[in-house]
Amino acid sequence: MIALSQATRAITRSAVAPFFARMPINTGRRWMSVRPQENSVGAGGAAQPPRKKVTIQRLFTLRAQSTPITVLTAYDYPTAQRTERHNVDICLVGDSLAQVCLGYPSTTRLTLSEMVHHCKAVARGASSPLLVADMPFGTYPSPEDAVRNAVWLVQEGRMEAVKLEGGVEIVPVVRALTSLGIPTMAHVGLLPQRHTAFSGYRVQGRDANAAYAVLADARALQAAGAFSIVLEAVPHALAGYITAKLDIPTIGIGAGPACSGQVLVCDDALGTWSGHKAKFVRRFAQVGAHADQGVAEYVKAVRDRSFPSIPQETYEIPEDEWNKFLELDGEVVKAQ
Ligand SMILES: Nc1nc(=O)c2c([nH]1)NC[C@@H]1CN(c3ccc(C(=O)N[C@@H](CCC(=O)O)C(=O)O)cc3)CN21
Ligand SMILES: CC(C)C(=O)C(=O)O
Repeated sequence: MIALSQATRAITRSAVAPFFARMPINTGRRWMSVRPQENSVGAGGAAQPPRKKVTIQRLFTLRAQSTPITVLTAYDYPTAQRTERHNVDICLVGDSLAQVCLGYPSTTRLTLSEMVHHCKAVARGASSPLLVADMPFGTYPSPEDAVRNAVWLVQEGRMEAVKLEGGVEIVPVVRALTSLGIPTMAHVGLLPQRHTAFSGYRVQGRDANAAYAVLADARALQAAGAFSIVLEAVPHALAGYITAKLDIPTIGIGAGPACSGQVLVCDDALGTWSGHKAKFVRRFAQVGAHADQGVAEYVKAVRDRSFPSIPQETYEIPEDEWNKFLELDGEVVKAQ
């Protein structure tokens, strides 16, 4: 392999995660040749050079260089295009899709076929970021089921890696996936798919034993071959400690700045989600308020007949054609 980072070397040498050494690491710039326009035009309309494909090896290099890894969710084609244009490293089709895009009360309601449908749209919009999909609740009860369902996300959904919530108890599942070459991201700490069992969405690892359990989960998942691990809603000191102790990149959400990277739900970051706002959310734009204003103005303009305007927003027919048309329908055409 070419130019391996320290971290990657540590992992490829390790007997517990040998699949990295055999992974096809450069899948190339798919589709760039057929649609350079859409993906190489920046937000301001300026042409940008085509992006290089983000590989797992690249994530390890970013970690080794202490360059934060950027992860953003996307559930549709236009959002995926945005992750492509803005050099997002990982585009995550998170199961938060259930709540922020499909209106379910929790992620446990999302089905695999719904997830696959959105994965396909995302894969059409982004090819350079690493494409990761959440395995929905209930789709990884055993290694066999997990492999079958992950293969569906890869083959039908066009995803490159999967993410699973859980700790030591899902080690056999993660081992099965990774040993077959399905890159797997782990997710520990607050596990939204288990909110009912946990009686809500609560910060995890706040006492010594609970913190130690999160560390043990993270270590076990790394040993099972996970290429990265999401740390959700854990004290920032614990996230920093885990990040320092692991060889794989950690991606934090409500886990502080010491993680190897950060993830947010796109609708939280852009302000299109009007539901609950967790403490860890920062709104980088107010798209929802802007969109509401736009809808209100459209409705008003239709009702007061200021939209559409004939000179600006309609089409003309030549006058002689119009007269012929009237004759065809038996109307008397006035002499010119
Ligand atoms: N819009 C959105 N953003 C998300 O980050 C997200 C979803 N939806 N849906 C799926 C899960 C659910 N997530 C959640 C949901 C609620 C909290 C929350 O309310 N946390 C409390 C912690 C309170 C405590 O224990 O002290 C908070 O106030 O931050 C956190 C993550 C993360 N995911
Ligand atoms: C916020 C991320 C980590 C997630 O799991 C989701 O989008 O569901």
